[in-house]
Amino acid sequence: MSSPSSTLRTARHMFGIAWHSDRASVVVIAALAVPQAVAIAATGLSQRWIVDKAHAADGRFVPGLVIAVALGVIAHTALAAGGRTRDNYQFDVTDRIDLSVNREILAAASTIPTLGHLERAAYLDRLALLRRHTRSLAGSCWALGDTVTAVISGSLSLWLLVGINPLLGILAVLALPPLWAANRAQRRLAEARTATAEDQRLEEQLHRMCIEPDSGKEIYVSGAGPTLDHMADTARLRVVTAVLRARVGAIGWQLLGWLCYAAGYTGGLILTARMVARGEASLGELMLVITLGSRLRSQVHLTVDGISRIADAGHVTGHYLWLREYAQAERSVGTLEAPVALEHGIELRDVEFTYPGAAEPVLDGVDLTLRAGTTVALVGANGAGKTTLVKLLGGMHAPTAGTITVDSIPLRELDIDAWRQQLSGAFQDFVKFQLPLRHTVGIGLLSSLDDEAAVTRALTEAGAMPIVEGLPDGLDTQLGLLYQGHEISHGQWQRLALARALMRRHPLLLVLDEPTAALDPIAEHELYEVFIRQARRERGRITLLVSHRFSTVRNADLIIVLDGGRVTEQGTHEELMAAQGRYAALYATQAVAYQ
Ligand SMILES: Nc1ncnc2c1ncn2[C@@H]1O[C@H](COP(=O)(O)OP(=O)(O)OP(=O)(O)O)[C@@H](O)[C@H]1O
Repeated sequence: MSSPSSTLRTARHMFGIAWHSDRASVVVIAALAVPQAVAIAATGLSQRWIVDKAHAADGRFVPGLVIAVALGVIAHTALAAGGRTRDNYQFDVTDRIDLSVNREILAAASTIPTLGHLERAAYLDRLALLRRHTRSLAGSCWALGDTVTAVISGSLSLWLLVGINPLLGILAVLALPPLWAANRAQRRLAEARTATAEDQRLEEQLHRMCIEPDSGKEIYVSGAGPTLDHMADTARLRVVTAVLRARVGAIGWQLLGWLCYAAGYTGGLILTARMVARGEASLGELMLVITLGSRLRSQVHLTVDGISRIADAGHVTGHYLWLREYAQAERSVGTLEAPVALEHGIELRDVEFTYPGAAEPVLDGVDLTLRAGTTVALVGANGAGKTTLVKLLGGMHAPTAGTITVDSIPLRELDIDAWRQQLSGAFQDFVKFQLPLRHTVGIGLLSSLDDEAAVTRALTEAGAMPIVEGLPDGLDTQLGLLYQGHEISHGQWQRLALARALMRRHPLLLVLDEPTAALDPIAEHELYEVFIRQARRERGRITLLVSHRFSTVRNADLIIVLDGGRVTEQGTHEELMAAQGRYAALYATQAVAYQ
């Protein structure tokens, strides 16, 4: 839950979005709030005057009666038609604010240069809660306005009631328990939602896995569907139970609050009826107490509702501000331009890295020199830290100790966006962009998205032209089944991912992190040979290959063996074979297997 001042700040920000998107609608909403604020009091007054004037007229025509009736008609129209019109406008503008807020969230989340917010469960929970409740954030500016309108409306009613008997002012005090109860209910509900955020994500993900083609296949074969479904249902049940418990508890407290008010209202009616009997109040005044006393309940309800919506928005505001502040804090402080071509290379000195929240470092004491114009191969068992090292080189995480320098400039001093624009990479967990083929590949370099020559060159280098030739509409073939496109094999998708990585013509660092795992060893070997030859031609770049197949990387200029986050061996294939260490042993084992 955020502080009232930050909730106010967010509400002001939302109002700013509304104002910029549709001023006319905002003016209509604000203008209609004024008659809404006075309409209930006017209805009460009109009824009081109608009863008193009709009583006094004794069958004669009294002009005051006409005025009282006219006031009642106007007030009723303002309340019914005005309210509906205002709701419709608010709904429409809230939709637009919601869209802007969603865009802001996506922009903030996607421009954070590091990966922490996408890898830590606590951060993912906050993002999921934020995405799910943007509407209450968007509506926070109206919630404030609605609350102020309800408070003015309620105060006018109270003023009229107190004018009849000051004791009726107690009704305002009795309206406080329902207010308190609603606030408490909202808090408990928000706590229940936060406590079960991980279960909500789990349930969504398990159900999504069951209906997505990639995961669905494995689930179908293993017969794990019912078990996963059961796990999802159990997670859902935990969420529903926690929320229901919070709601039931809230209803109990709210009921108690409303009972207090109902007792006060009944007391107020008895008090006024006795005053009428004693001649201390008119029948019209009794009418006013009946009308406004019962309406005061709904006015308090509207105030409570407004406050609940503000409290709800306040809770989401906490996540919203966190994301903005986190994005700000994680923003790269580096300002230096990345070099156009590498002169010396990239150096890692005593680099250590521990994932946030983890107890042990994943990389420890890593000392490496990746010379410009060379091909470097990174090998090691699963979990050795290869991908983590790649992430550090891409600036997706900062080392927890030690330094990485690019041509002697510390990586953290480089403008991270400029650095990323000089990188290119293909990874084992590639994305299947279900787009027309030319865009599936062209997206690797947005400035050349529609450059047919560039796309064709990248496809040729990745050995993917046969895929294009086999498709009905060539480069324009829509890929994937999501949009009734043409499905291709996993290995073919991977070739396209590789072509995407090759869209950038002269990257300073080309990372190929097992992007060929779905290809057969001969195809992988051929491709890596192409990359190694290319890398030797271009002096200003480094090509970093990650692979488990030692035979494919043997021609690299430098082979680095990572073991448990430490560099245990490094050198050329010949040097490492001569050293007769772990590399030589593993190479020999794989070579025998291939023979
Ligand atoms: N996002 C993360 N948060 C916390 N720990 C992580 C994260 N990613 C990886 N790790 C830890 O870091 C270790 C190294 O992982 P990494 O992915 O770098 O290994 P790798 O050598 O690339 O493995 P593989 O060959 O299986 O791809 C893993 O054992 C894992 O425990």
